[in-house]
Amino acid sequence: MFVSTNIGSYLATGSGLQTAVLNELRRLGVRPKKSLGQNFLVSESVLSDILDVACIEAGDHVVEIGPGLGVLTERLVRKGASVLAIEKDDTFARHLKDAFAHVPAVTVLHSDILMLRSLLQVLKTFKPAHGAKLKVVSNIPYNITSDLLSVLLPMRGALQSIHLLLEAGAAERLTQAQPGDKDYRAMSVIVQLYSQARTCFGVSRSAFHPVPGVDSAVAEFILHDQLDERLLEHEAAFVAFINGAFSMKRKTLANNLKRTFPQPDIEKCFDNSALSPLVRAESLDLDTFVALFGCFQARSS
Ligand SMILES: C[S@@+](CC[C@H](N)C(=O)[O-])C[C@H]1O[C@@H](n2cnc3c(N)ncnc32)[C@H](O)[C@@H]1O
Repeated sequence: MFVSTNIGSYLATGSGLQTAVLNELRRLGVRPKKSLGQNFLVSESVLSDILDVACIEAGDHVVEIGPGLGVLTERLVRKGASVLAIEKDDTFARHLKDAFAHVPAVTVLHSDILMLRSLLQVLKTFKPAHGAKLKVVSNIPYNITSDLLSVLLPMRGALQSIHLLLEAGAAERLTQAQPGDKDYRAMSVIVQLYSQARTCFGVSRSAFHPVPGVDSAVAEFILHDQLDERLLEHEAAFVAFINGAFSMKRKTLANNLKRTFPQPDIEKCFDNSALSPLVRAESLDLDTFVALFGCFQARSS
């Protein structure tokens, strides 16, 4: 047994994961923090299903955000993966460093993933020598979902895929919303820009301790190798354009764009794309946004 924690010894004895998690929390003297979204997985079958959908195999390099007690971390290592485990909580980061101290396949980074300015650099250092891209597999706090995806999705050079346990509604919104749906928003367009997304399976709230108020789902984002070539060199500007287009839900697209573009450009570009002046961002697909953005770019250069 390479892990010296009670979670590890649970694997040896075959007692319940829920009991092992509760015992470990008691041993560490911690109460789960709501502010850090600390709901721990206590379902062996969900852990195993996550490894399956993420196609984890020996030699994979996996980034795990919010490893907590290290339950998923340990399953990843048992599959033969190397894991970069990034944990914000002081107690858990210390616990993970102790628990995996003699496991060379695990690197623990005590950090807030959203404050890590050098994340891309860290990921590049962790990348395997043969150059294969990294997989992200994580049970994250629900409240960082959008911020985290905004950071990870553009990292196609470093990342191959992202599998996240999310609040079920958010997973559905992010992976399934299409133009015209009430849940279609800026993040839906950004997800489509960068990835092929789907909801893999639902997870009952009873699979966690403490039990959260909502069910969860595992969402998958397979990152595109290439960005649409019309956006090369303009990636950040396009994302800002999309956020601007959706900024005021009640306003028309033209009104939302007014703050950034001169009225004649708006009229000309809407005309070029055969768009009504009253159209709303919620009804346009990615391709139309790319064409519209291209027109604004051409007129401003
Ligand atoms: C939902 S719990 C998951 C714990 C563990 N992975 C599991 O499945 O049992 C979320 C974890 O993310 C950590 N966390 C919260 N915000 C974070 C952040 N900004 N950066 C890194 N870790 C964070 C929490 O401390 C907690 O360990």
